[in-house]
Amino acid sequence: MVSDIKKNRKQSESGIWRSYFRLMFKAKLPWLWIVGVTIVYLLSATVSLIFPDYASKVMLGVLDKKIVYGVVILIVADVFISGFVRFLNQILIAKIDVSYRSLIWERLMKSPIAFYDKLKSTSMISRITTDAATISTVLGSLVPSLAATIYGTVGIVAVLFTYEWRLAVSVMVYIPFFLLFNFYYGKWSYRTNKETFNRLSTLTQFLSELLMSVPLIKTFANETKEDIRGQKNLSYYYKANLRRYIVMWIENPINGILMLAMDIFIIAYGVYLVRIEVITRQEWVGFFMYIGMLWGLLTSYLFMYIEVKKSQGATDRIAVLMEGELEEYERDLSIDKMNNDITFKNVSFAYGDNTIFSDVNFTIPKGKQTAIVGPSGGGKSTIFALLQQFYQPKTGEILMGNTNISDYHLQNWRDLFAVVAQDSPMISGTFRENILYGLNREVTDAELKDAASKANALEFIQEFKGGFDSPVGEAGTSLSGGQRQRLAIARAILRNSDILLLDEATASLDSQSEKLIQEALKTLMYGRTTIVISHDLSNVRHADQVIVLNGETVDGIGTHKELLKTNELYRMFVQFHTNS
Ligand SMILES: Nc1ncnc2c1ncn2[C@@H]1O[C@H](COP(=O)(O)OP(=O)(O)OP(=O)(O)O)[C@@H](O)[C@H]1O
Repeated sequence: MVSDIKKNRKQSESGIWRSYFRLMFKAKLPWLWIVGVTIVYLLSATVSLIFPDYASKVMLGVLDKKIVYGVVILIVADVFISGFVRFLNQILIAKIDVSYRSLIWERLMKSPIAFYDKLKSTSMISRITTDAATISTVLGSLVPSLAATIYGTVGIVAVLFTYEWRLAVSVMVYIPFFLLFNFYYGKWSYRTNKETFNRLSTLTQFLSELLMSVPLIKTFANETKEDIRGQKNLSYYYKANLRRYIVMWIENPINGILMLAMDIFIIAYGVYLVRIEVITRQEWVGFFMYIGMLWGLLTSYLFMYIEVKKSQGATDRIAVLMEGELEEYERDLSIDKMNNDITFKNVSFAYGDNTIFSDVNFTIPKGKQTAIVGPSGGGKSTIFALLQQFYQPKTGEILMGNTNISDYHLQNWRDLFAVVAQDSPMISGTFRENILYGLNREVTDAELKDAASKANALEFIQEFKGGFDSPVGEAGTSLSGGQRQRLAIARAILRNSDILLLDEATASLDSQSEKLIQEALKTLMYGRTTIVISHDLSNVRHADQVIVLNGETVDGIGTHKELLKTNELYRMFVQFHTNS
């Protein structure tokens, strides 16, 4: 068990480098900038490398002009170059950041709906915001500063050997211990950081769910229970944070003691070498200054290691996003009209392990009205999803005429449909923007007004001061369900698509509005292929054909009259809805 946990941890920790390399080549990174910033970093490291040699001479009273000017020039150059390098680095990070965000954005837009079924929207938001920022900061600073740190370390070690090889060797012997401690410390620190991050993300998720469920909590007077749940999550986060601070604190004294021990040894040995005149005082001061720089560089390896480890969660999450399959839009056949009947031929479908249909066969005739009825959860909306190719059948085919619908250009195909659903989605714009959403043509004010009027939406839109240009609130939240539905109908009228999908389209309306909208829908449905999901008998009775779904199969197909005679399930449906 313990060995399994260790194995998994090892695998996940080694995965980080793979994820990093993959991510580096997935986004269009500004390589020229990376090279440019690295060169300036190396220049800055070179100035730092030369400085102790000059400074040690000045400190020991060597005041000849060349040396003094040299020190002044190096100090000025260091100030300017290190300031410049920070500035360039920020620009580089911003460039990397934007290229990752746009890559993630593109992936999110082109990922199939099945991808979203597995993800929570809060975690997707954090992918674009915090995860992208974490990766770009680490990548943007890591590549140039790692190059400069390696260059600086090699340079210092070389200089130390030119001063006094015995001193240099004693330092080299010490370095592995220092690195080993810091390597294990880095891993430890990573784990505590990860725990804190996980606790924080649980807390954030809990909070966002809580905010969305306030009416539910209030209705069931569940405030106390939710408060206790929140306090518990807060306390987990607090404890994880406390552990993280303790681990962070431990690093300082231990590394401090390690460095102090080394400094004491070097001072004692150095003083001894000066005494027996193996090295000069100036060499000794220079040597000591270089050692100080070396510790600084070794600490920055630790810092970089911790930063990379800290970003592992973000890297893994983005890597998963990059690996998912995208929807394939460009396909061989283009289409702008429904040119034949649509047939479900031996179609089976499952959401993961949850089988919804097995071996289903039916035809949706062109230009006719089809109603789908069946028990709740029987798969009616799933048929709409399959028709629009949000999902692909597990087996079997969906054909238009003899052509598999998956051969058609995906955007062309989806343009054939207009959907009005019970919970019609809105965007956070104006009425105008919502009605025109997804339309690729110019629409005149008169046309817009006419569509709104046919959808029985004009009256309530005009009650707003700004008319069509009034905002609908965040995602239409300030509208009633019925108002949202009427906007969706206006949208469908303007879209004028060949196939109309109505998913409980009149379910949120009062009887007065429903009557008016039924009229509007009738005009909209006329001569158009329409598929209706409805519990309302009046929407089903007049359909050219009714498909009765029952669990995993089609229980019956026919007209209302035929099914009343032949199908028990349909008779029950009619009976239930006549009595209710
Ligand atoms: N995205 C999804 N991921 C996993 N399971 C899903 C998903 N969408 C629907 N399901 C499941 O598939 C089954 C069929 O759902 P569907 O919405 O197609 O039924 P329905 O007949 O339209 O139901 P209702 O009449 O209640 O709207 C249900 O058990 C549902 O829980």
